[in-house]
Amino acid sequence: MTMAHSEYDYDLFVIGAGSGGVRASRIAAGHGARVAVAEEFRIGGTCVIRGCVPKKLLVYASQFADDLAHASDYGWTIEGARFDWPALRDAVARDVDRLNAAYTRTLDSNKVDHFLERAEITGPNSVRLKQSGRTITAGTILVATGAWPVMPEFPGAEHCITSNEVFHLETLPSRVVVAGAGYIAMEFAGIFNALGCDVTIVNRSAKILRGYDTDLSDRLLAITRARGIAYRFDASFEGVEKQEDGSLLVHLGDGGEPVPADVVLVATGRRPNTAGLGLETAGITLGAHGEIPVDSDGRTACPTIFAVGDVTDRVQLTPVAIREGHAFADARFGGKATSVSYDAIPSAVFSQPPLAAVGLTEAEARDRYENVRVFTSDFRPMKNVFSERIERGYYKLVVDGATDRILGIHMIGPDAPEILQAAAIAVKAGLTKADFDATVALHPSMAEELVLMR
Ligand SMILES: Cc1cc2nc3c(=O)[nH]c(=O)nc-3n(C[C@H](O)[C@H](O)[C@H](O)COP(=O)(O)OP(=O)(O)OC[C@H]3O[C@@H](n4cnc5c(N)ncnc54)[C@H](O)[C@@H]3O)c2cc1C
Ligand SMILES: NC(=O)c1ccc[n+]([C@@H]2O[C@H](COP(=O)([O-])OP(=O)(O)OC[C@H]3O[C@@H](n4cnc5c(N)ncnc54)[C@H](O)[C@@H]3O)[C@@H](O)[C@H]2O)c1
Repeated sequence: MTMAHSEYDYDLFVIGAGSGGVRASRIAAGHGARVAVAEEFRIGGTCVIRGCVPKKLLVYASQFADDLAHASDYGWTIEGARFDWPALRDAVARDVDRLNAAYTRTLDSNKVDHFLERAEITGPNSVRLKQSGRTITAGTILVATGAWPVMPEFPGAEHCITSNEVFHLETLPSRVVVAGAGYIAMEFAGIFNALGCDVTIVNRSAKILRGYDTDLSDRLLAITRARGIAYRFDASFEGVEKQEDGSLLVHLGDGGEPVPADVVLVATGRRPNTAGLGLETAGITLGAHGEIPVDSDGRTACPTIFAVGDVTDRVQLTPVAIREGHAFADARFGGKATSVSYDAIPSAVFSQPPLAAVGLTEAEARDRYENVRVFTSDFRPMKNVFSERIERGYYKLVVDGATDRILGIHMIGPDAPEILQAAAIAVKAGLTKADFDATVALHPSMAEELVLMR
């Protein structure tokens, strides 16, 4: 490419300082491009400000409840244990502030100018900053505006919250209704359940975590039910009514009783953030879900405008947005053609217990391969042996019978995400079941099950 067109204010203007935008800005600046980024909320984006990071801190916090409950099995007496939601909430908010400052420093130290306001596209090489009204030109524009929670339409939707608000609750609710049964729903249901709230998950189908291997989602369903999460399946939201005492009553279309709640968290998916972005001024037509269609280099229908991350609605995960941003900057400003591989992307749901997977599910493999072999391990994690908890872990290896190659690994149980990240290397590298069998177990661990399945 295309370096420094001096007739433009910048070589690259990035809209959105989240996972993809910050990485692309920093790498492009490192290649010598003059870069600016606009951010309408807080530098860091969804993952850092109201996604992965604060969510994971809440997961850690809520897991203490479980550890405390089982500490006596290991000889501990814990008296006076108490949980303080505002203390946790404020600690999480402080960490978000710290990360927000760190991301801002990263932009500064890489000489990336940043504008803390909304930007909209006004043509193939120009954007307008909404508050200041300033127009800025750039040789290349990168749209990295992420996604936004979908709020379905039903009466009383204004009484509900999304994951954007859930980190700021004034008090810990005693009753929580969660709409949806995807990542966000299952993670927050687990957090609130562990913190002692009554949790009801309402889903329009009878399936949780679609996309994951059914044996894993079935196991999670059984365990979370045993832990006290209630499910209302095949149920639509008919309306949410505010009661005189300020609490809520959730009416469902399944013919059952309405559910009382203090908080209703809607987690029914996230839609690309493209509303009012001015893409039409550059000849870009949105896809069916409001996403920006791009080719494998992130290029849109307009040759000077690129897009990465959730706004393209490919894989809504932070490491993917980061890779796409990095590859874009290397290719466009570093002269290094790089493409992102979407094979074998590991993912996890930080439910309690967590699950994690990489590669093909058993059903996907059976669709694509003639001879599929499946190995499973259904075991009681050692940590649970003293306690009355009968929760079992479950691992599955999906193998191509013709080549012995591992096509997928699926795990539910304590630390599954930590174990799976390492195992994903084997799937990406195309290792075989024989390679797993040849590896000596590390004992005693849960991970050893991976090399002991016969
Ligand atoms: C509750 C929750 C938990 C999650 N947990 C995980 C997890 O555990 N692991 C994982 O991998 N992923 C997780 N995700 C998904 C992850 O956060 C996203 O995939 C990732 O942030 C996408 O990065 P991005 O760069 O595409 O967009 P974002 O990080 O969303 O950044 C986009 C930025 O653009 C800004 N913006 C939008 N429009 C404009 C405009 N017109 N002008 C200026 N700025 C604008 C936004 O304010 C935002 O800061 C989670 C998401 C949520 C909501
Ligand atoms: N651990 C992680 O990596 C992680 C965590 C959170 C979010 N994320 C990312 O964020 C994205 C969004 O998460 P999410 O949980 O909002 O979406 P999701 O797509 O995972 O789940 C959406 C859920 O809402 C239900 N639903 C959809 N429309 C509905 C409607 N109108 N009425 C009732 N139910 C409806 C679906 O059946 C599904 O259960 C995920 O796809 C994921 O990529 C990742």
